[in-house]
Amino acid sequence: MAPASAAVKPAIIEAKAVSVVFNGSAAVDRASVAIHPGRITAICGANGSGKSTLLKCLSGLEAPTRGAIQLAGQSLSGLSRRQIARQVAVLGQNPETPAGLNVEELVEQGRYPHRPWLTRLRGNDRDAIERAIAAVDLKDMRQRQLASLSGGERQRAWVAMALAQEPQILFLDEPTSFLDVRHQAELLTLLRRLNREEGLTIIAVLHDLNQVIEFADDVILMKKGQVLSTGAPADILTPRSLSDAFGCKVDVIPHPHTGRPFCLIDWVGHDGGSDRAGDH
Ligand SMILES: Nc1ncnc2c1ncn2[C@@H]1O[C@H](COP(=O)(O)OP(=O)(O)OP(=O)(O)O)[C@@H](O)[C@H]1O
Repeated sequence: MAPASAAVKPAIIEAKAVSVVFNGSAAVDRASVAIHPGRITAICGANGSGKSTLLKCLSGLEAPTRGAIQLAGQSLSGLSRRQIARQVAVLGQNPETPAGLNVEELVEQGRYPHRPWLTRLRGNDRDAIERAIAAVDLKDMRQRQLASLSGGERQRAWVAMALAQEPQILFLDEPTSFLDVRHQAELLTLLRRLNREEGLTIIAVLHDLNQVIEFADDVILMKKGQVLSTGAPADILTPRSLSDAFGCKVDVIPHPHTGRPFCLIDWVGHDGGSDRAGDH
């Protein structure tokens, strides 16, 4: 978590009354959010609540039907993709693996916003690529074809590509979804280190509420396209708001080691209180 003394700086991304309408239905409904630089923001909510669509809007991948978004004081709609990509990297959900590329060639793609067209990689490009590959621990696999990697290894290659872009702001949509527990912890630790040491602003869609509590400084909780609440995880992820957002009972208890909130799904409330031991 951010030190209590850390002053919150003015927003680097500000969305005002943003709506995205698909076939007459609002995937995002009048959402107003502010993303503060140097912080980690998690977007949470039930399936279909509009998290990915909001993330795409904030990162410039999806133009809102209504409303306005500013990136560092400039209207996002007035910036080219290349201008946005010099500041913003996006790792989407299940990105399509380009055929025939190895890890290093994928990571090189991250340098495109910084390179004039049809030019060779320069020294600073090579340095950024090396740092990114080392950060995700893929040095030994740099020549491997992406198609031959496991889901988790490929996910790390994509993260390296985003890091090679050297963004100020990194968006990630469910970055831990393909990773085993060790690699989930390693990826979140790496991202937090980049945030704390290099000031990288991070916005991530996360489903695991306990990861949100450990990882994020701020939470945007969504329901049916609307922003239900925003604030610090401990203030936002309460049994009442989680029940409202997810439509199920979630207990929040003090974590036995850290004392921070810890979310437990109330299975008893879901199976009518049947005694599992007695089922056998
Ligand atoms: N391109 C699209 N065309 C039509 N409907 C869409 C499109 N993209 C999203 N939607 C709809 O908008 C709503 C919100 O989708 P979104 O992917 O933003 O939700 P989400 O909260 O990220 O869901 P999940 O947790 O399942 O990934 C859903 O009902 C979805 O079906």
